[in-house]
Amino acid sequence: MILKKVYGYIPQLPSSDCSLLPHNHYWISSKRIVTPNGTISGAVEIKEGRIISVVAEENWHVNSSFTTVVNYGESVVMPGFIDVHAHLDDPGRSEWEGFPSGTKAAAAGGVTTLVDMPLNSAPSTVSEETLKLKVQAAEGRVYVDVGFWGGLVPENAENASSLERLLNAGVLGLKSFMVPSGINDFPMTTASHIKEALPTLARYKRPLLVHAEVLLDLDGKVELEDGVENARSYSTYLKTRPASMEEAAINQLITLSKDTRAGGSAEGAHLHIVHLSDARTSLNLIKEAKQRGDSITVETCPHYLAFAAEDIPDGDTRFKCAPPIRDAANKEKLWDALLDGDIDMLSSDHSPSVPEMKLLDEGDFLKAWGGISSLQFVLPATWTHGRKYGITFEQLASWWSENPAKLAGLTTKGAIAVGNQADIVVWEPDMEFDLDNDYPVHIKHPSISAYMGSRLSGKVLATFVRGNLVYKEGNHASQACALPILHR
Ligand SMILES: NC(=O)N[C@H]1NC(=O)NC1=O
Ligand SMILES: [Zn+2]
Ligand SMILES: [Zn+2]
Repeated sequence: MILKKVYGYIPQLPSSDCSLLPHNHYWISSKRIVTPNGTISGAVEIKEGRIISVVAEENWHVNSSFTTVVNYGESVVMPGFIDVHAHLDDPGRSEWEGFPSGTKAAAAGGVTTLVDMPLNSAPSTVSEETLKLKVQAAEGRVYVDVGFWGGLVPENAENASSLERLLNAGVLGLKSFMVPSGINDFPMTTASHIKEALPTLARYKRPLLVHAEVLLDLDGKVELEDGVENARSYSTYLKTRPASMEEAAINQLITLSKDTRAGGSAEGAHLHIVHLSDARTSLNLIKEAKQRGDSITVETCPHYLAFAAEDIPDGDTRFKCAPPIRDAANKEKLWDALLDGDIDMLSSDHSPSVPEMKLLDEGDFLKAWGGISSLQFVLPATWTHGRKYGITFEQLASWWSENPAKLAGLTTKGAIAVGNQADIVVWEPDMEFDLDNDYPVHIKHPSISAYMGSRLSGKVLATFVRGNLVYKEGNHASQACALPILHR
């Protein structure tokens, strides 16, 4: 994994509008604080947005009559989740999501930082100029910190100076698609575009995230004679995007990732495969590349760990995404790989649209928008499904905070540790809730989320961003005081 320095803006001091706890200096105490050295009973001291001490109970001596202490009892205090893969669609398609609604949903779900994808907004973030539009749209409108990936598209892949301007302007890294993205101003890249861009990324020490599917000749393999009725079946959609599409893309990528090894022509660059669904051959290819010393990581998403293709009802296009959700045996293998450390991290791939584009009435899996809406639910979804496999709080913190922070180069985030920004989630693992119409959902279009209607455990009680209590039991701070993060 690569490490480098990222500088955000100077933290603002909390005001009563920015924080539901208007104190500059306070302690959070709990019997379960998840730190890089294990889970402790003790307290975290926060001053001006930073963590300034982490103390075990037996060593903690404060005179509480002079000190603000927020005691969370046995609730879990963890580093805030860092979601390196979210589409907030702002500017230009804020009717799909938007910075205010998306970051409120993040805060309500314990996500304290997210890195916004360069596509689904309009225009796509593929140049210095379009990044400026993103930052302008985010300023004063985000409730959690937001960094930005830039898009690698053929136009800038073939033009090193335009790519350098985009990197100099502060994107945390780049993202590209090896299949059509579904967005007109975000064309796909081939392996040769990626090869061309890697030496530039190496010089800037920033990662390339890749949507790893390629088009294959599937003629004769997909039978759609039944027409409309058939398109309502998830298995029809699954046949159009078989695991071999992921496998073929990853085969191409691991040829390129050789260059990232020590002494290689792209040493310092890093390849990151987003939203892996195929837990069979694709996963082995990635594992072997890692063993050979390539700088390569991989993420999967809660929907691949929570759902199985066999269970998706006919016509329920809330579950349509790419790559698709595969069979239950594949899901078990994804869990094995996550638990074994072969999958490095998790992300939401929150990719909403307006409800009309989900075609919920027709239920046509081939025509509906592909994308799962999940941003607010990633913590309880991971926990609810993971606790059956005995996952620990430390594992959750490594998949959702520590490893994502490393990928995005966020050196002062991702752990409850002295010197870090005070980005913290407090949650209750045994508290269950129904995602029904009475539940306060903050994503713009709750009706299109695949999680609505389910019962989950793991309720977020409070979320702190840079020491500001931005969310507490259903309420948000009145002002959006979190910050755009730029690589400086
Ligand atoms: N454009 C876009 O968000 N595509 C995303 N949706 C999805 O399901 N997979 C993707 O890559
Ligand atoms: Zn994708
Ligand atoms: Zn995506």
